[in-house]
Amino acid sequence: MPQPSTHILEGINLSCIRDDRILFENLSFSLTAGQTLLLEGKNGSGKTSLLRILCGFREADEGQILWCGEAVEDSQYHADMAYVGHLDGVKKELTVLENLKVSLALGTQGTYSIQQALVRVQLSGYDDALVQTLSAGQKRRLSLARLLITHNILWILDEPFTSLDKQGIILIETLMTEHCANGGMIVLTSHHDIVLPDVSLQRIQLS
Ligand SMILES: Nc1ncnc2c1ncn2[C@@H]1O[C@H](COP(=O)(O)OP(=O)(O)OP(=O)(O)O)[C@@H](O)[C@H]1O
Repeated sequence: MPQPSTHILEGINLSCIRDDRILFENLSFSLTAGQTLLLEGKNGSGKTSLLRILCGFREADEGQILWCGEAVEDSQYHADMAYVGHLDGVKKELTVLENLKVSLALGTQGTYSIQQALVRVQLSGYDDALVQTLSAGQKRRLSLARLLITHNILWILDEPFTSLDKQGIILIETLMTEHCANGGMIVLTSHHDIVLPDVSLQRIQLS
């Protein structure tokens, strides 16, 4: 019988200062398997800055991030985490298939094969299309396929609904619900009001 996931992400007393402006300070949270953390706040309030700190792209000015009780740098954190930012993390000079093969080579095989993921995100038939020829919404769908083909416990998503049509929004809400039901966890920013009735949702409001 599979053991329940015991993964836990903790932010402890995090602070971020930009150009002498305090974006947030003493910010703490604790996220366990199956949960989603939604960062809310107006433009410029620091949501992306917090995500970038969680990804390790920059350090917090104060505070600590723990993964399963250990400092992230001493843990499996970066192998367990996947980030989809504004730029989708795809190489525009490569084809759809080549991009997914690169992602797979850099990660651990997830539950979906490349072809299964392309069907799921409604990009089947686009294998040989250069990414630069895809629409913005299709690029976003490709970035979702990356999440499906590799095994990652923590998804960090910056405005994942951007450019998606109504079906795309439903798709990502479904994928997020499934990820959490399978013991995954998600931290995201969104200006879109998300509907995840079966997910334990925490919110942090940045001002
Ligand atoms: N590299 C940087 N150097 C200096 N200031 C920065 C840098 N990146 C962001 N900032 C500033 O930090 C503040 C917060 O930016 P951030 O991108 O985290 O906001 P956000 O809440 O994600 O905004 P939005 O909703 O518009 O995406 C802004 O005032 C921004 O100008």
